[in-house]
Amino acid sequence: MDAAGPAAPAASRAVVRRLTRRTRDAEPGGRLRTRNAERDARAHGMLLSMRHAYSVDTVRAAEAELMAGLPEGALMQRAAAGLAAAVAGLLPRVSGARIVLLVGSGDNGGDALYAGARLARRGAGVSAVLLDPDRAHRGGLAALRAAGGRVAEDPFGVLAVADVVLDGITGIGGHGGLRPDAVPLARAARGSGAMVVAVDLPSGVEADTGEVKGEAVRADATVTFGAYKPGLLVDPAHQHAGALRLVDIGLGSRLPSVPDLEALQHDDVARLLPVPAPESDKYRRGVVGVVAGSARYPGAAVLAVAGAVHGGAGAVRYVGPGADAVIARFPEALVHGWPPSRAGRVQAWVVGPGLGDAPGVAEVLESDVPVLVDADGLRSLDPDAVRARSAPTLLTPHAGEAAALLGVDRGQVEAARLGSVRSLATKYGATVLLKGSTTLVADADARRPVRVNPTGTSWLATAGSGDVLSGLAGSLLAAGLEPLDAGSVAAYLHGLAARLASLGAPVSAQDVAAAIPRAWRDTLTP
Ligand SMILES: NC(=O)C1=CN([C@@H]2O[C@H](COP(=O)(O)OP(=O)(O)OC[C@H]3O[C@@H](n4cnc5c(N)ncnc54)[C@H](OP(=O)(O)O)[C@@H]3O)[C@@H](O)[C@H]2O)[C@@H](O)CC1
Ligand SMILES: [K+]
Repeated sequence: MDAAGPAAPAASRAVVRRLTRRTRDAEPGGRLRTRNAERDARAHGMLLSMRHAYSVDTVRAAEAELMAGLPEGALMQRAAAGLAAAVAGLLPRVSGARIVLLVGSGDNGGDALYAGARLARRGAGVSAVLLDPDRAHRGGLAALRAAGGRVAEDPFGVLAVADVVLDGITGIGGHGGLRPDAVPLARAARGSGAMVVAVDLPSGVEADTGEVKGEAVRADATVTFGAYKPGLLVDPAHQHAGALRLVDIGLGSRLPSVPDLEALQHDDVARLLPVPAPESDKYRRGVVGVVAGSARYPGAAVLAVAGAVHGGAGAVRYVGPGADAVIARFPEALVHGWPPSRAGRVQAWVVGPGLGDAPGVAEVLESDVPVLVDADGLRSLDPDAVRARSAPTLLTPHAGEAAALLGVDRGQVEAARLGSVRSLATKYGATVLLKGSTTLVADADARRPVRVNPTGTSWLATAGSGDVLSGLAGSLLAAGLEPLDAGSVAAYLHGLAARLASLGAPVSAQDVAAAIPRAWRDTLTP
């Protein structure tokens, strides 16, 4: 998880670091995971550290079930207590801090008001900006007033000098971007230099899909209740959320075991990595075949092989016009003349990176082993040819390629990444890895949760990094991982490798490939 999200102004980064020290559980490096995160995970019955996200309907159903056995308002009090504690942890001192609440007309505003009341009782100066005074949560407002808080008469004046702004405009009940009356307030909060903490969700984002249909609050941190919502983990909404903190309100046992979205963490990846047994030889570890590169793009062959060599298969066969370049860089690769069918047995194929118009895709798709199709291989890919396969297929498009396959604009895919990856998986009957700032992997079986990769970094937006990813994922397929695991483990290692190689500076695709072993080791380190 990005510690502060891209929106955090420099002034608030130190404060964000304070929150994230206690909250991040997806941080590459593993050692930054904290007891809090592990407690959150256990409270939710998660597989040690898998991060799960649930749709609004599921969260509401679980809340209703839980509320039925509790006194009225108990859940809101739990939420408010967790929120107030998180905010208090951000401040050097609560007493004297200037806190502004942006209060919408629903229970999200109620959470903000009750949290504000708790902070006011500890000596903070708390002002509430009511978007719709007649509909503001009555109990919350009374509690705030009783604690010494007040309703702001000059909203922009109090925002200008705030230390912290709590965004309680909308939570899971909001739809369609901020309404016009909320937009100037959200902008003033962002521009004030105050720390912006979103209550449950940044107001204006779509909780279920991660879409942002208009303006939305840009938060430095989001304190969410009961369960992560998909929008907190998927771009573009994820970019609005900042650092994430999950507050346990007792929902764990009421949530279904299968979430809508999940994010692997270090321990999950460690369990999935193919580690050779003592009796393994290179063939038992799996052989991956790579059909990539062309006279125009010979580098793609080298980079795909670089990813494959580090991906856990016992051997890499290369077929294509880049054989000389591949051998020069990777003497351990086995190079073969055309066609792929004469290259010898492989356990999985990677086809497409830098292939140009060269043939090969159709032939590889006819094989009876798992096939990863990337880049040029995706052009005009026939859904029937993929659906007819006897073995699994993994497609790895970026947004532009996904748009072409779906017959829509690239912008539509980027705005609705979750829907797009699911549509593609359904259309092709294949597992689909949609590359991007939050890479998603949807299984061919639509009942399985989509996986979102938590290790991505914008340094990965560099030429050739996709070729490395395809080789890496193909190698994991050959080593025996099923496509959903191969794609999500590859994305995790790839992002982690980029972070380890980068340490804040630009990286090349070669650097990323070279850092895969470090990422692998890091993942295995307890
Ligand atoms: N359920 C529980 O047990 C618990 C719930 N909890 C909390 O409750 C939250 C859900 O509360 P909720 O259902 O009242 O909805 P909420 O998010 O406040 O928004 C609805 C209001 O916003 C308005 N509105 C809509 N769109 C808008 C827009 N674009 N821009 C501006 N306004 C917009 C809409 O107006 P209307 O459409 O009616 O005119 C309506 O009044 C949840 O996220 C969590 O924080 C916690 O306390 C834990 C226990
Ligand atoms: K909110």
